[in-house]
Amino acid sequence: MSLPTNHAGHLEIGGADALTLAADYQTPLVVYDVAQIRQQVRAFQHVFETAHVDGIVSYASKAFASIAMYQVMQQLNAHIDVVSGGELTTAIAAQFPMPHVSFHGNNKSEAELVMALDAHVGTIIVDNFHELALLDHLTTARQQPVDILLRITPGISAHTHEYDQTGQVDSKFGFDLDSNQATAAVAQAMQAPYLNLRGIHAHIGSQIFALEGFIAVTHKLMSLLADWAQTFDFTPEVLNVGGGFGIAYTKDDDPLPPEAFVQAIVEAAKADSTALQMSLPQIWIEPGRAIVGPAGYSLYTIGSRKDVPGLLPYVAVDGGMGDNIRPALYQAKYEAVLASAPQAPATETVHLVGKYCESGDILIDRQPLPTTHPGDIVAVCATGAYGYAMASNYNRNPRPAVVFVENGQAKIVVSRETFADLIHLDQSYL
Ligand SMILES: Cc1ncc(COP(=O)(O)O)c(C=O)c1O
Ligand SMILES: N[C@@H](CCCC[NH3+])C(=O)O
Repeated sequence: MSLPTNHAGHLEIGGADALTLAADYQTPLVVYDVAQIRQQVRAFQHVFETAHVDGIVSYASKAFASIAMYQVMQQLNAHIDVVSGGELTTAIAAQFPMPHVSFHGNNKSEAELVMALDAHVGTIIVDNFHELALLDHLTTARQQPVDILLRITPGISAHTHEYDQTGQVDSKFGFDLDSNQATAAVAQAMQAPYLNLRGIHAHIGSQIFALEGFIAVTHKLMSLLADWAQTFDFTPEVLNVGGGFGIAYTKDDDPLPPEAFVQAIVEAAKADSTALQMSLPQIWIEPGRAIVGPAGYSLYTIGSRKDVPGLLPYVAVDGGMGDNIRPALYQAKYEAVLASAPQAPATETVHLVGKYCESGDILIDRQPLPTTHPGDIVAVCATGAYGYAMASNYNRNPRPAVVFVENGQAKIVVSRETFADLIHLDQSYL
């Protein structure tokens, strides 16, 4: 990974010195290079523009949701998807335009659906019959129309970690195709007086490197839209192919540029539109990881070290599985550099571990590093997606602060949790 350095040879993030960021805001610290986020969203939008296709980039905000992040997405005229009342509340607090919000989830509660209707969320992506009936009931009682898409399970298995697969038949998400659940759902939606069915959604999984699955899902969804248009009084308006475009975490990862996935989707949809004699619906993509993953860094301070003769040393940092569960949960691989000298040659290979009371709290199992000392700052790269978003207070450790950096200017966008925050919800039992 070639990382930007400044005149002092230090790691630079968004034009700011990583050591200065660590000194100013303490560690563990999550830092985003905002220009990189903007550039990726624009690159996706550019694919649609150059293909003269009506396309929407809808940021899958589960990858990292905060008021500031939603504000940046609004500036870029991107849409967002939310998957909980909490993400929706954050988007409302950011004054994100509600017509540009889609609401996902396999078990949205009645309270969450009411919240979405109160907020006039643009699209509800309906996942199952329970939700369809509930939403029909709520919208009828309120006499409030709402746009919906139906999420279907396309029966396409993506080559990725088992926990990152969502498109296979045996999945908790979406209406099954083979057992005709999807067709039954269309029929039910068409009957519902206040549900305006605009199209279809599928998401095959996450951290996917191959184009094939996206091409296959596009063909499948286009032919389903054509079937629905023939069978029902339905005009296909939206083709939402989800997200999942893979990124590089280590030198061994060699992903396609994320735009290549969109290019392939657009070409497949255009070809089908001609073959099926159906006008091209608006194409929506929902990338999360590709937008924020590579733009994020986790800065840690090195503390203790354990050397055992004949074994790799353990070098411990002041964070770990509480701010990045991905290595423990998915065996995810990362790379780290010494922030003061990212280009310095390695002198040893270490286990870079966290401070949590778990043997599995290993951020990077084998990390080559120059000689390090307590107090040194290490940066783990590409932690922007599903890092802070999946952070916990395990061992009652406060979650880190999050900083956005652009043109060398840093701004705290999520404050560091304090010990007082941690006990705030506790009640005495005495
Ligand atoms: C419905 C849906 N859309 C989009 C995404 C975003 O995926 P990724 O962050 O891999 O782009 C997910 C997460 O896997 C998802 O479940
Ligand atoms: N949290 C997963 C991806 C998100 C899956 C969402 N459907 C990861 O970190 O890889």
